[in-house]
Amino acid sequence: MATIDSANVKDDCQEKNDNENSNNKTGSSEINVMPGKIKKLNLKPSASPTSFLAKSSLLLPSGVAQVKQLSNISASKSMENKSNTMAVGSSCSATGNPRNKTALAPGHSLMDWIRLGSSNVDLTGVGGVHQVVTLTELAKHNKRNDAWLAVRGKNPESPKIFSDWKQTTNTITFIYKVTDDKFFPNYQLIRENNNEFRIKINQINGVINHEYDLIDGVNWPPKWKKNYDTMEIDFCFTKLIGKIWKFYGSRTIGSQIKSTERNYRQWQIVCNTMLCDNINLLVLKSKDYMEIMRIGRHVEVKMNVMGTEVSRYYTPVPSSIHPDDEAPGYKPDCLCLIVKRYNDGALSPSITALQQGQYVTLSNELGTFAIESFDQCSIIHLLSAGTGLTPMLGVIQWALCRRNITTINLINFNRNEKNIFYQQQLDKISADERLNVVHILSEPDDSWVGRRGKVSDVLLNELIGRAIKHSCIFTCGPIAFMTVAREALVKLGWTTSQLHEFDG
Ligand SMILES: Cc1cc2nc3c(=O)[nH]c(=O)nc-3n(C[C@H](O)[C@H](O)[C@H](O)COP(=O)(O)OP(=O)(O)OC[C@H]3O[C@@H](n4cnc5c(N)ncnc54)[C@H](O)[C@@H]3O)c2cc1C
Repeated sequence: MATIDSANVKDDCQEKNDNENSNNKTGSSEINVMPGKIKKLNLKPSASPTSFLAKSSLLLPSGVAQVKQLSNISASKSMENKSNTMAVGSSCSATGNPRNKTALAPGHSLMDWIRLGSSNVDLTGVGGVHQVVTLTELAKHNKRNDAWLAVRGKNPESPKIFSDWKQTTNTITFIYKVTDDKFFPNYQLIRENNNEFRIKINQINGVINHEYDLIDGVNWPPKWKKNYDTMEIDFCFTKLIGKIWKFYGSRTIGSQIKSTERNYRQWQIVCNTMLCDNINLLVLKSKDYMEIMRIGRHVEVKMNVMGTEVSRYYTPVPSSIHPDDEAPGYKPDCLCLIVKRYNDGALSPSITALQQGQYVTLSNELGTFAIESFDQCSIIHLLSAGTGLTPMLGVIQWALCRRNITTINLINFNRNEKNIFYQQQLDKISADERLNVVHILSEPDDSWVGRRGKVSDVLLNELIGRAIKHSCIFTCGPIAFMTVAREALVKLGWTTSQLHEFDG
């Protein structure tokens, strides 16, 4: 019986040149893994990739593979008979390519594989349970009715992730880059111990897992850096012992179907600071875990309030929008939330009262907003009211990193001076002449010299004007504010594809 499955590969990095100063680079790999149930192929560290090539046609350059397993599974007879006769031996390429290909038996086509794939038969043969498969093990399954294949291939639905690594005496950095997709994935890092950690890459179509087993220990958490222009993210670990490694160790690659289930973790309060009258900045951290969330996404926060579980959504904000003003106590594995306290609210009074060391439950990243959908826009208007500024902070940070963006126009509405938060930070980053910030207060003190008023047709006509190409507008605030803004902007000719409303 033939079955097809996605692959997991344990790839062993190649030996590194012992040149300390060069940030050596080898062992890069490009992976392309089909979402689906998982098998693992474990390439033993002892052999070099080229020795595998000589021994086995199953070898995958740079240690990357997809596994096809042909095994004994109980399936419907008709399907079994059909698939038994589908694969009929293999042949070397006429061009001398050592990769063998398996021809389909006469009378069978790709459609048979597709039908088989969607037949609900357990094609993995192991019920989709993860399994490490060594090359030796793989080689044993070479019978007509028990054949496993490692297949190098490309799944067009899954964007390619390029990964690389480099080192100095004291650090080791793992670099990830999406090469054929404009959407940044969400990255989750889970630490097992000093040597072992996992990077989970959550893409639109599926999840890729990289499990690292390093040859030596590293400190947690790694520093990380995102580059929105190159679509790269770096995770830089400091080594426990500062010396050049011959290689980093080994890595197992797997994939899984994207789950819509929410995962919850306990997060500890690192710091809770009042930003203004009724708004707090919370810095939180979870043990052996970090998640690099995407702009404009939110989390669900759950707390037990007087015996009842209450949950609300909050939007993680960057740890700083100006390098001088990093959130207090922030480390790279932390998450920052800005929460407004409503005295009659069910949850916000409890969250804003949390003390350092106390715990709160947070979900993983939620939402579908993709900032990259607006990457053709060179002019960005941001309309925020109150804590509606929270999603805008990430957008501003993203926009300032993008060279094609010429104008970022933030119009920030509040009741009075006491309600404005991040004013100094915004002033500092306004040194970049592309960013223009206007604070508008509806009930200011007499001393306020800035603009006064509420969102209206007249105001938006003056500050934003009529719709133009390659421009977009993001809005976030209370419902009444959003309604007035939407109606005014539609009157000014802005289309729905140019407008995005954040919930908040
Ligand atoms: C996707 C999403 C992201 C969000 N991100 C943030 C964030 O980053 N920071 C943040 O502080 N809040 C955010 N919110 C709002 C947050 O989820 C809660 O609604 C808010 O904290 C109030 O919760 P509560 O339980 O204290 O009040 P509730 O018990 O829900 O409401 C009590 C009273 O508070 C007032 N109130 C509640 N919410 C608002 C509001 N938005 N505007 C005006 N008055 C209100 C009303 O008077 C209401 O009667 C977000 C909401 C969504 C849907």
